[in-house]
Amino acid sequence: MTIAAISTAKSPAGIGIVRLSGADSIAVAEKFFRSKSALSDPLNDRKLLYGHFVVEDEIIDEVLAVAFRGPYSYTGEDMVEIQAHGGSVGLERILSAFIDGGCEAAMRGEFTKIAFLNGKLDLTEAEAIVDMIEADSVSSQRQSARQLTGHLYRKIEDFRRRLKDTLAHLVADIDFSTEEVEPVDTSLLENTTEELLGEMKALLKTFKRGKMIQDGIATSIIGKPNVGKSSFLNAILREDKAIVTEIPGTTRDVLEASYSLDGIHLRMQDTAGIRETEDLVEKMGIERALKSMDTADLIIAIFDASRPLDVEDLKIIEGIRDKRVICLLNKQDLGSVVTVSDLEKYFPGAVLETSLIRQEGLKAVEDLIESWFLSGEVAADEVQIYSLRHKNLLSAAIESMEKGRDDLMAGIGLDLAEVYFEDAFIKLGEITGQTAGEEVLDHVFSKFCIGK
Ligand SMILES: Nc1nc2c(c(=O)[nH]1)N(C=O)[C@@H](CNc1ccc(C(=O)N[C@@H](CCC(=O)O)C(=O)O)cc1)CN2
Ligand SMILES: Nc1nc2c(ncn2[C@@H]2O[C@H](COP(=O)(O)OP(=O)(O)OP(=O)(O)O)[C@@H](O)[C@H]2O)c(=O)[nH]1
Ligand SMILES: [Mg+2]
Repeated sequence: MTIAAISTAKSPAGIGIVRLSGADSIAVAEKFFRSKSALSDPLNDRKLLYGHFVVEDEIIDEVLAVAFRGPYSYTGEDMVEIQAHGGSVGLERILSAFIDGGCEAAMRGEFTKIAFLNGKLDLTEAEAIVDMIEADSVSSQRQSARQLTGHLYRKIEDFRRRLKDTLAHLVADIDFSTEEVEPVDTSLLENTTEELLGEMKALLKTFKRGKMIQDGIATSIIGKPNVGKSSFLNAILREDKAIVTEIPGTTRDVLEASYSLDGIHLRMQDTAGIRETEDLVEKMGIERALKSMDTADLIIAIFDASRPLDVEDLKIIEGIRDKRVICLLNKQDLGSVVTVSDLEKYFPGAVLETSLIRQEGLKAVEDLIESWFLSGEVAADEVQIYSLRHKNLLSAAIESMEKGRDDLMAGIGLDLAEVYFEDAFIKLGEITGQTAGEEVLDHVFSKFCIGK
């Protein structure tokens, strides 16, 4: 079967690409591509040829075409690309010609699925392609580019190789122990298992940060009414986004805005001021504020430094003590009665003074966020995970390893330990796709777009 799809966006664009993959790719493309030198000439393999795409004597477009003979192609099969002008109508006409010429319309992710099945890439690399396409910040694009080039794959493969070694020793010991009465010394196995477990746990730990880079940092701006929350949002966005008035209770609904700080994506939520109120609408707004606060990765808690902290401020502080919080003592221009040290006891190193009406103190806020979330840009050789699928499988592998290790240490059931280690091995293989069943593949590739 030969498949065909438009691989570029269906909107006005300089160039658009239609791709074919499968044994008939070159023959089908030849029916429509007219050029000085034939696409089917093996000497033209992977060479960009100039010509015209012609259907029933009508020139559809002036195009470039290239043939990749398998296995040296993206999918590993024979492939052809027609590089035409962008815009949907022309590309659709080229695609219909291929369908009429005997090709099947490709399904979501089908090119990449074929590439995976032909061993061109593993599952983590394939998944990284979708993430790369969807990346909305430099750091998330960088993270997927690293996974796309095999960083995670190599790490998991290393784990699998070591686990396989452990298994081999274990099996040897099991055989041995049936002949001997003496118990087998498993201390060496215990050591290597412990070491591997440590590395697996370290990788698991990178998930939180990796996911934050991938999805952005959910940032919730909270505080009593009128302290300057909306002023903060506007100041940091450098845009008059939220309504600011001197009336307490101005913001009712949650207002969302995105902000990119040196390549990291902050998803900011300005919320209603928190206080006791009888006003129904305001009450609902406050409920939303509390929810935003609960789900946030980062909280910007704002206080009016020109007035003493009151019970409501303290209630807010109580509610966020175990979270990642940056406190702003705002309205410094009015003179301050609350000091940094008053709040430092709750949030050490995280209290800053601002005068948002004068745009003062913003830089320090940005610097602190950067130092928390960007500190030591991931080292070039450090691998991190960001996908929930990988995290769940890695956790499951670790759990099995721990059970196996416990059995080893207890000196009981070497064969039980073997079963657990085998299970961990399979879980790791599901990450890279070596031991992934059809449902896993369907799930992964259904997230792709057509033509990828
Ligand atoms: N025009 C175009 N641009 C594109 C793609 C494409 O398919 N077409 N890609 C599609 O996603 C990405 C590039 N990825 C690719 C990955 C592998 C091969 C390939 O031909 N691999 C062969 C030969 C490798 C080599 O020459 O060393 C192979 O793996 O055997 C091509 C593109 C991004 N840009
Ligand atoms: N003097 C002074 N006034 C400020 C400062 N920051 C904000 N304000 C003023 O305080 C008032 C309330 O500001 P907002 O940004 O609307 O406060 P808020 O926290 O969003 O208030 P609600 O939406 O009602 O909860 C406005 O009149 C602002 O101009 C500041 O640093 N100094
Ligand atoms: Mg507001």
